[in-house]
Amino acid sequence: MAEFNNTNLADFSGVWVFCEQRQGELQPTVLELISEARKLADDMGVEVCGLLLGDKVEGMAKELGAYGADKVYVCDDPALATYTTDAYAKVICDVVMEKKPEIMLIAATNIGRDLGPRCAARLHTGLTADCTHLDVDVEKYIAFLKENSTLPEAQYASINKEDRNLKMTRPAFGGHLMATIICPRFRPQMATVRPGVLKKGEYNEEKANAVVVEKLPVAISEADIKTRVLEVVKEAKELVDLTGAEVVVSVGRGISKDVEKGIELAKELAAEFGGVLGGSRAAIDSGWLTADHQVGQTGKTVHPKLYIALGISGAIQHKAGMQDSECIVAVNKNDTAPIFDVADYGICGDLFKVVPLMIEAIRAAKAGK
Ligand SMILES: Cc1cc2nc3c(=O)[nH]c(=O)nc-3n(C[C@H](O)[C@H](O)[C@H](O)COP(=O)(O)OP(=O)(O)OC[C@H]3O[C@@H](n4cnc5c(N)ncnc54)[C@H](O)[C@@H]3O)c2cc1C
Repeated sequence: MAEFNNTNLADFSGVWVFCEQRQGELQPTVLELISEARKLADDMGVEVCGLLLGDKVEGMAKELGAYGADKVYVCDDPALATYTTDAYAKVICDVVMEKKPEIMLIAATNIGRDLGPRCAARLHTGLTADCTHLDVDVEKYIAFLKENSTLPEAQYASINKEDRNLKMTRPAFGGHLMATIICPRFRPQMATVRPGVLKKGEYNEEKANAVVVEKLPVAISEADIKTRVLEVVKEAKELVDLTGAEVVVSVGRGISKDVEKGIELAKELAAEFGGVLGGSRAAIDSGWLTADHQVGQTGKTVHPKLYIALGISGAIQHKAGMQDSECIVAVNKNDTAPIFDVADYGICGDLFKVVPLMIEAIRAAKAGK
């Protein structure tokens, strides 16, 4: 492996996003990352670059541009058609060593969680896994710029890069506190980010047309890849799309006295809004719903237009996955349940009595009564 000095922070520039695609389909969470990278890069006055690996994937660059990428590096090779840890880690590390980005963001998907730590270890840098918030520490940097405003711009922009660390925030100690972590001595600063926590920006056709695409040579041989993908078997079961839903109705342990009825009521209520069914971890651990329904720190992060929590106490780990919803309605028979702290509308009562009344009222409203 080539010599790579990543302690000279001034050599590194730009916010990069690993643009995960599977079978030629860009993962939706990548657009959330590109949108966030744009904000960070604007604060720092640098470029946003997408790093796209695959076979004949160049066509995706336009969409990345539309959400904020200035440039997309494309590594096209049949050996990259399907993800393998060896091939992807090698190609990414080669490119990073050559181009030296300051920040590298990867979605915390199954692939991202595999790839991120492998690259970070090879590049001898730090990685904060499963982040829920990102920020750049620009205060000290801006103060420095003001004090040194007589310096030529190019000079001061590189001098003080050690004072603009990426602040990577993630839940710690079972979600009881949020830890903000920095990587002050090595570059790139790497983070994997939970899908669904960052908001995708607006599509911009002008930016889509302006994106610069640079194809990079791929130096990969069979000897570099120790595994071979024989077949890709897609999950046949239909999973609930919690992150994309506009309305989520979730059930918790509060349905325990009649689980079947509780789920039926929640589904009926969700159907009135064209929404989907979610659940607390208690509902999943009890085997009432499958794991793809779980909302929260170890489940999905959702921010629908409407989130209805039925018989959910509002533990910190549950709130971590839903408190950014636009409107929260909670039904709980205990008026001190913490879910009411984040609810816009709280109904204190037995969900088995309240939900049928809600459904009736919605139907009456729809019928114009
Ligand atoms: C590391 C870690 C990660 C975790 N990740 C997650 C996660 O991703 N998602 C998650 O949800 N949890 C998670 N948890 C678990 C979390 O701490 C709580 O245990 C869980 O959220 C509780 O689920 P619940 O609110 O359904 O159950 P409970 O806390 O038991 O609450 C049930 C609620 O129902 C109400 N109720 C009972 N009967 C009725 C009725 N008939 N009508 C109306 N209300 C009624 C009760 O008043 C009560 O408030 C995690 C925990 C840890 C330690």
